[in-house]
Order: sequence, then structure tokens, then C-alpha cells
Amino acid sequence: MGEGTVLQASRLTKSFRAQRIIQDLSLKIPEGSLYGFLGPNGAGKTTTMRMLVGLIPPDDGEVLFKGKSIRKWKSALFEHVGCLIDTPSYYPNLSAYENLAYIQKMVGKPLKEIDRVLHVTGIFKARDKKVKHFSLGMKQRLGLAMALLNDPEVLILDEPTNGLDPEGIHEIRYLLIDLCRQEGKTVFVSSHNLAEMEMMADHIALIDKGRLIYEGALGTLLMTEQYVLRVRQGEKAEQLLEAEGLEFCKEAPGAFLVEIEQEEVPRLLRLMISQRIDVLEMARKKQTLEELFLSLVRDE
Ligand SMILES: Nc1ncnc2c1ncn2[C@@H]1O[C@H](COP(=O)(O)OP(=O)(O)OP(=O)(O)O)[C@@H](O)[C@H]1O
Repeated sequence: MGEGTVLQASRLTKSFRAQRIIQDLSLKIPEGSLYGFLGPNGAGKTTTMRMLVGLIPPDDGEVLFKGKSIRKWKSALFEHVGCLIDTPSYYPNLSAYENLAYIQKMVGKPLKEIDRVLHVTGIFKARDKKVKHFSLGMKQRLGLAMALLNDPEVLILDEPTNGLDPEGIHEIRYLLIDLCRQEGKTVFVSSHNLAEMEMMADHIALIDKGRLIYEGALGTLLMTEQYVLRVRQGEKAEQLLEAEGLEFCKEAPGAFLVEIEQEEVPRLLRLMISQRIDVLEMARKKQTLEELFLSLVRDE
């Protein structure tokens, strides 16, 4: 992963008809990250993304690309950022190739880029098919292909898996992971589906009612201080945990959730083995993004 912040939102505020939609929202998107932008429906994700790509101006605050305000560097977004926000507009009676060629001609860019993006997004075989015959998943891929035409460093995608079937979701997910890990792009993707984001993002921001609730790396965030313990001899293990004075709760016969410091784990395992307790599993419990989100919203 690259170093530094590539795109930054600094204290963005936005109202529509005197109603505050985004409130003092700051984000730092690390270069090379797959950044999940999460929040419930109506939290303000699309509005934030529109500001990030310069489609609408913030009332207050600013967007910085590589440290420079986009207000003074308008071409930065055009040259370095590709986006898929709202439904992409295309001509249904034209083929995928013709749609992409139309854009390239308009901006005076070479047509040779088209086959590259058709390959990257996996719709090369449908290159000459009319878009009106495309499935929703293929249309999303075409939208991504449009966003990739310029070979941008950063991709900003608003709910790209919305409306897709499980197979389509899976394919887009792996495509985004590939774009980030293989092609080195920074991928900023919004979703209200926490479970889906957990499978691909390395950084996340959680917003609710236009405010930032959490931003950071996902790595250890989901780790808890609890361990899942599964053994064959449940009663013996329970007695041992009690004798050791550990906090625990029984989840099922022979299955416990134990509060224990990582440093103490080897000693507990040695004790169990010496008492002929067969340990089937001892693993750090991970909370789901959903559990984390709910606890953060509750704390707010
Ligand atoms: N142009 C607009 N005029 C008035 N209100 C707007 C406008 N755009 C968005 N809103 C309002 O702002 C709030 C946030 O909308 P936004 O689309 O940014 O949320 P979101 O997090 O993307 O939600 P979703 O997941 O449903 O797309 C909503 O209450 C919406 O009705």
C-alpha cells in the first residue's frame, strides 16, 4: 500500500433547503487503500461523494487532492479521479464499445484505452453488444469501465453492488479488490452493507446523520478482548476457568467466551492440557462490523 493521504475532505458541511445534511465531516483516504464508506440509508454518503468529486460544492470546508484544494486545482479530479455516482448514463442503442468511444472522442483521448478497460472490467466479450441487452451487473461493469477510461489513480464508487444478485456482488467485489491490489488504485466505495465491506475494505469510515462516527484501518478494529474456547470436557474446563478466576460465559456445551489477556493464553492452554482437557479451539473473537457500528452509534 502506498504512503500518505491521496484525497481528503476537510470539515465539509452541506445543507439542502436549510436542512443540515453533512456536518463538519473530515475524511482522509490513504493512497492505495480500499476504503469503505459506510452508513445507513440517508446518512449522507452520496452527498459527501458528490462533494469529493466536485459535482456539488460544500457550503463550508474543502476537498484536497494530494494536499491541494480542488477549488484551485479543478483539473486534478478530471485527470486523476474516476467516479461512478448514481446510475451511469449511456446510450442503450449503442454497444459497450461505442458508448466508451463516444466518451473518449468527446474528451479527445485515444480509443485504444477502450479494449483495456473492457478487459479489466470483464465485459470484453460483450464489447459489440447493445447496452440495452446488458444485465444490471454488466451495466455496472460498463459504469466502472467508464470510470476507468482515464486510468485514474482514485476511483470513487457509490454503492456499485446495489441491485446486483449474489453472483454479481461477488464479481464486483473481486474486481474492486483486484483494482486496488493489482492495479494499485485507491478505491473509495460506499455501501450500507457492513458485512460486504468487511470482506474487502482495509480502511473504513462510518457516518450517521451526516457526521463521522469512526475512521481508520480495519485490521485490529474488529478484534475483541475475548477468546472463543471449545473443548471436549466442558464441565472440567468450567471448573478450571472458575478456579483461575477468569470472567467467562458459556455459549454452548463445551463452548465458552473467555475474557483473557493474550499473554495469559499459553498458561491456560498448558493447564488444560495437564488436566487432560482436549482443546478444540482457542481463538480471538472478532466482532462484526455491524456490532461495532451499533456500539459506536450507541456511544454517540
Ligand atoms: N439535492 C437534494 N436536495 C434535497 N435533499 C437532498 C438532496 N440530496 C440529498 N438530500 C437529502 O440528504 C439526505 C442524505 O442523502 P444521501 O443520498 O447523501 O444519503 P446516502 O447515505 O447516500 O443514502 P442512501 O444509502 O439511501 O443512498 C437525505 O435525507 C436526502 O433526502
